[in-house]
Order: sequence, then C-alpha cells, then structure tokens
Amino acid sequence: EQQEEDTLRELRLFLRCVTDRLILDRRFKAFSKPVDKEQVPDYLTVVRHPMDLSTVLSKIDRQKYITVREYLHDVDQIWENALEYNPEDDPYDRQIRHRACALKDTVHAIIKDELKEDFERSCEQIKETR
Ligand SMILES: COC(=O)[C@H](Cc1ccco1)c1ccncc1
Repeated sequence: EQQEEDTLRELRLFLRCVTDRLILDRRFKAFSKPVDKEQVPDYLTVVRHPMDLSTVLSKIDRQKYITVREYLHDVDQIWENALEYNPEDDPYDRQIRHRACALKDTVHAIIKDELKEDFERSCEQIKETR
C-alpha cells in the first residue's frame, strides 16, 4: 500500500545518493561504465556477470532494488569482477585491484554509517510479502 511505496521511494533516493558519490570519486572511474567489449574482446569469456555503476543507477530507476542487500549484491559484483579479470602482479592490474578494494570498503562503510537497521528491515519485509 502507500506506506510501502513511500519506503521504496526513500530507498531509491538513498541508493541514488550513495551511487552518485561513488561515480564522482575519480578512483572509481573504471567502474562507472560497462567495460568496452570491443576494446576488451575476452572480457565476457572471463567475467560472467558484468556490472558497473551506470547500470546500477539504471536499475535503481527501473525499481529493480527492493532492499539494500540486492543493491550491494550488484555493487559487490563490480569489484569482484575487477579482481577476477585483473589478477596479474603488474602495476596496471595492481592499481585496478587497489581501486576495487577501495570501492568495496567505501560502499560498505557508507551503508554501515548511513543506513538505519530498521529501514532495511522494513524493505526486507516488503520483499517477503511480494
Ligand atoms: C573494471 O575495469 C576493468 O576491469 C578494465 C579491464 C580492461 C583491461 C584493459 C582495458 O580494460 C580495466 C580498466 C582500467 N584499468 C584496468 C582494467
């Protein structure tokens, strides 16, 4: 009912606010758009579930996330893919892995600091009843 729609609207506002801050962070530029399949032809053979911050924003607007847990599943996919595709012990791969680890720690710290537990609980409750 209307209270549920109010909760999901507030969730979308919170998730856009978090995602916009990640997109503005220069360290995360490589994560802001899909990896270009033409430039990196073997990317899809290694990474089974590509994800990036612009796709996350689009999913927020298309109301694909009912809980913060679902949002974090996609953001975690972004940095996990980077660790998987860039494993070499060279400065180029080490730099993207360092940025992937920063993305992971940044998003989880923001959620821990800014998400109220009972707000996520009410989102999970809505998810269960659907
Ligand atoms: C999330 O971004 C990536 O995994 C690409 C992979 C990639 C390799 C070559 C071109 O792009 C990347 C971009 C920038 N610096 C390192 C790796």
